[in-house]
Amino acid sequence: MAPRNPNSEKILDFVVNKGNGIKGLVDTGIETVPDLYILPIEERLLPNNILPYDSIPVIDVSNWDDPKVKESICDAAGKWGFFQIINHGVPLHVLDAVKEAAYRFFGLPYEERNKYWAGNSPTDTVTLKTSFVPQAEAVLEWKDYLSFRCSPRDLESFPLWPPVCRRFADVMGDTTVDYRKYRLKKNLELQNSTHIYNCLMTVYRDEVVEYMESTKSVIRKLLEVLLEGLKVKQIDKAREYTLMGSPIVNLMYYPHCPNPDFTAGVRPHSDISTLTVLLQDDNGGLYVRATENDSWIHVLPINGALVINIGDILQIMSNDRYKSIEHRVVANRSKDRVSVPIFVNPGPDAVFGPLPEVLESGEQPLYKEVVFSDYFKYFFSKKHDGKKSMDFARI
Ligand SMILES: COc1cc(/C=C/C(=O)SCCNC(=O)CCNC(=O)[C@H](O)C(C)(C)COP(=O)(O)OP(=O)(O)OC[C@H]2O[C@@H](n3cnc4c(N)ncnc43)[C@H](O)[C@@H]2OP(=O)(O)O)ccc1O
Ligand SMILES: O=C(O)CCC(=O)C(=O)O
Ligand SMILES: [Fe+2]
Repeated sequence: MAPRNPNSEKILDFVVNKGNGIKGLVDTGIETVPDLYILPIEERLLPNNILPYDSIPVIDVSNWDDPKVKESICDAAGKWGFFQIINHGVPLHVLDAVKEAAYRFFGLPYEERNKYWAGNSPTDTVTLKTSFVPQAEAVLEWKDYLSFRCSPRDLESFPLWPPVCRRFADVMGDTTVDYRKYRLKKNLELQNSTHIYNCLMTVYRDEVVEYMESTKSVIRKLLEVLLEGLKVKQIDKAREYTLMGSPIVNLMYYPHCPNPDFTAGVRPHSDISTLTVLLQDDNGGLYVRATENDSWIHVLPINGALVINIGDILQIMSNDRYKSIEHRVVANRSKDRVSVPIFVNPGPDAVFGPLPEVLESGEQPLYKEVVFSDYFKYFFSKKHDGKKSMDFARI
């Protein structure tokens, strides 16, 4: 990596080493995007490369047993790698609560956020980070995120997860207030007010766990349908561990950006999960690679919908029948964006490769068997780099 200029070094120190995150930098009132965040032109998402009339499929899953629903899911997984589901049964209030929890966490003062900064956190299961792998990135990503490991064993560390006051409206004696509008108006006062934190210490970890728990049956159903499409009759305990042994829930925060066209919220990448369930807010900004050259499709926010994407692991297990498609995020000029992905990952020591059911008719495997923690470490050893992680498993 080429040496950085002194100003970029200073910003890197503030954002990464001191743990202020990009949120801290935006709070200083910057009016332009610093060099450290400016992408070379060839890496930017240009308006000409966006396909304005295309969209990923939207599937109504109110009846999971309907063969047409199953077919739509498997078709979308093979053709698009991305789709949205509606009528999935996860209550709207659970979705809204976890998004609000993300806004609340990132609205905390530096001292409170910094308690969970990687290296400071009281538990390995919760870490606050910025960008992706800052030490390997010449240009950083415009995002901070609080990451929760959510396997059943990880949930034992629940008491160490961050407390934050939950219902500002109650504290202020107004239960009808819209939290987000309220937050914008009151942001400064709230940040300076330790009184409020002391007033009502409930826990926002509740929202993360509730979201994870309410979504579990949707994840299970999706995996059953997708594996049935690969001729797998039943998901036994061992397969369950390989498919969904160590989920990770992230609260992603993309603060408003003076010029989002110059920088990346998240660079083009594919997820390494089996699948990812993503809840986004209504600001938009997620783009999925289309089949045509360098074209991208915007994922339109739909209230109450969950965005589902196939990850590398399921592409590998299906021997390329299902596709793990590249996607990227662009921040917003005036609004802070949040999203909440659940990365449905194999257990760390699970070994995965193309499924025997897929290869039974003599098809050649395109991938070797890999241990998930090795794949994960490889993914986190370099910047987001399109679909390069899959080379780790390719024969
Ligand atoms: C974009 O697409 C994505 C993204 C992601 C993930 C996004 C994130 O934001 S994660 C960022 C925050 N977390 C981390 O950076 C740490 C992640 N590291 C790990 O999960 C693990 O360290 C590992 C890479 C999987 C390797 O684990 P291992 O080799 O077993 O060794 P240790 O790290 O020393 O583990 C100690 C101990 O804990 C157990 N353990 C580790 N990880 C997990 C886990 N994820 N779930 C449950 N348990 C875990 C480990 O087994 C050890 O236990 P022992 O009993 O053996 O001591 C994701 C997906 C995308 O698509
Ligand atoms: O924030 C989003 O919409 C997507 C984030 C994402 O792709 C990721 O974290 O892997
Ligand atoms: Fe992703």
